[in-house]
Amino acid sequence: MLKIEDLTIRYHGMPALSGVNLQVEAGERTAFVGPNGGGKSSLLKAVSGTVEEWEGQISFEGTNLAQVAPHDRVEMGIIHIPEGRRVFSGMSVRENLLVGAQRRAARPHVDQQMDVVRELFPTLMEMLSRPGESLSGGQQQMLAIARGLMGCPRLLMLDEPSMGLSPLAAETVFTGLGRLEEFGEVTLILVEQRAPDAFELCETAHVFESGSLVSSGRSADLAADGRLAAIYLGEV
Ligand SMILES: Nc1ncnc2c1ncn2[C@@H]1O[C@H](COP(=O)(O)OP(=O)(O)OP(=O)(O)O)[C@@H](O)[C@H]1O
Repeated sequence: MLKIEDLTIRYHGMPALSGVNLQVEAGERTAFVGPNGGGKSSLLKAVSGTVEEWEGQISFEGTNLAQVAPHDRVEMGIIHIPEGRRVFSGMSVRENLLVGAQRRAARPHVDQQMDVVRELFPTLMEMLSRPGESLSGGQQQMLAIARGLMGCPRLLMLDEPSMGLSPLAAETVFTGLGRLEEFGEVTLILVEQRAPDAFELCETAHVFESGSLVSSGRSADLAADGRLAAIYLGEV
């Protein structure tokens, strides 16, 4: 579904990520792990079209994304939930959800996707008329994910959903994500500092360090590799 070839991303001429090659298959759940500054978020931004300086090739379902504008990537089903949640604070929970359903292919499925959200994050449904800003951090993260799901994503990219959450709130978020496949095929890329949680949710993973992709494979194999664990658990 997603093919990245020899991708280099720069900010003001300085490389943040260099020479990355990887593929994500349809229906796959894959984790990007590794220490801060490794380039994981930048890679997600390159796929959604929100970095300016990059070279290499990114294709989605056979289409080269080089000339595809960010909003057209959304129309193709590429949904990016950035770090920091970015809930629309002055809008109600319901309005936030409806914003997520603006993708043309999603508009006929609003009721169906509301049912998915109800199943995964029932507490959100009890607060539909509350302003986004009144929600706790965990509730805002659920809302950010739910807003993404309202767009019927083909590729869902989640950047650090557990960041700043209590262990209980993070568990609620991961439990919801773990049930996603009950509602149809979604391809998932999860950037996550909590590698054990990411490995539990995702069957494959890629380890990034200092702007390079250092290893890729089955999560179980990466989890068992002590040398890699030292990298992604921040022990080097
Ligand atoms: N907008 C920006 N301008 C300049 N440098 C940036 C910008 N965004 C990221 N960088 C730099 O690019 C490198 C990779 O950052 P990136 O956020 O992609 O890494 P990451 O693995 O996602 O880490 P984090 O968990 O901290 O987000 C870092 O050195 C970072 O300082």
